[in-house]
Amino acid sequence: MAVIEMRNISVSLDQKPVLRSIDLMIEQGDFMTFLGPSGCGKTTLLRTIAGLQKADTGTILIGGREVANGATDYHLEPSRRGLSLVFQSYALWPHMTVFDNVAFGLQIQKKPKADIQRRVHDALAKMQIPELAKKYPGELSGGQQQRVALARAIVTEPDILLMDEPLSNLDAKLRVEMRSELKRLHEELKTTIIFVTHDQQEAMMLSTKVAVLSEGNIAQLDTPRQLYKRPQTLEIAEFIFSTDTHMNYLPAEAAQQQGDCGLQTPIGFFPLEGMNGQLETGTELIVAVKPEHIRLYEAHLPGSVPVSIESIEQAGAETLLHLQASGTELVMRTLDDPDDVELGRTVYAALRSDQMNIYHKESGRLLEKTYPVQTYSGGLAL
Ligand SMILES: Nc1ncnc2c1ncn2[C@@H]1O[C@H](COP(=O)(O)OP(=O)(O)OP(=O)(O)O)[C@@H](O)[C@H]1O
Repeated sequence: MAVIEMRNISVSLDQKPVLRSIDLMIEQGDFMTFLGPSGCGKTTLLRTIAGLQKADTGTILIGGREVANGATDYHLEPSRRGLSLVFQSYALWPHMTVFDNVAFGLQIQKKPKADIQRRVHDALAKMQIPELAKKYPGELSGGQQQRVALARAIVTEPDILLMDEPLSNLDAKLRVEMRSELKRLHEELKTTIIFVTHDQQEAMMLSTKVAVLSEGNIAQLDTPRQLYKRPQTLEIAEFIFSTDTHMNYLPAEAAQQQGDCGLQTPIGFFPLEGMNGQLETGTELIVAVKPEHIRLYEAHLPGSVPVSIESIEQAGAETLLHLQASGTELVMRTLDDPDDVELGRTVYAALRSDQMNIYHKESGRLLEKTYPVQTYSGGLAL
């Protein structure tokens, strides 16, 4: 059974639709991330689950119990929904020690003192900050405050933890550290986590499922792996890969060559098996090829295209090669040692057609199937 069930949830703010008829199931133990550009409705969706925002239409069930119903105007108050929240601003009480900040929720629940002592120490230990118990928030770094906020959120052992950009105030190094902490915490506690971020990498690394939001709709709900492999629209692909400026997008047309159906692109023709009759000749398409799905060979192979190597970019362990193919620039990524690469030399590039994503140019939608023809094999040129 889903722990959270949302049906037909709509919210307007200042008469502007912000969430449009959202249906979403969140299962026990999910790490569900709401991902999308600024203003797409992520925070509003989280706030609606928490009960900080009323839904205009639809129902929300948490653990099988109705907590919101737009039709009957029923709205269970946030504190009675059995959720724990962590927001971007950690809102620790400055006049209280770390211990008291973390203990607060348990004190409200009137737990026995010894129980509170044990649970606060456990929570601080889980966040690896037991030594901070007697400090005040003003004496802590941003990262330490963030850990205290998380300790406060987990100390009541909530079934469901909601987090809105909880890592956004941290510097790059701490952010990466806290991501690992969060992942560990999720694995250890098996809590259902709902997480808001606009950071693709963060979403990919942490989540079991990602809901990509676009203008108040869920554009795609998938595992991180599937989202990476098969973004369902060009818009989603462009968002998911917006920080990877090396994604290759090639204009293409459905075409026939010597009886074969395929893709006519500026760098050549790619036959696609099984495409017969699926697409009208001349249909305009966009082909997305990931830089890791291009390989180079010394000699021409069927389906490979001649390219010259224009420049080399060393990016840590991986190398990016900028290639020129009949006036089109392609970028490829390799882990191979670039020392032997000769600039300006002509080699042959093979694109993994079974990994290409082909989109209708007009609708931006991914074609249902891509059609493996040849995957590369044989010796690498590098
Ligand atoms: N209280 C409000 N009154 C009116 N409009 C609002 C209010 N809160 C949010 N909005 C609008 O609703 C839309 C969605 O906002 P929301 O904060 O949910 O987006 P978001 O995806 O979380 O964005 P961000 O990543 O920038 O926080 C935005 O266009 C925003 O301007």
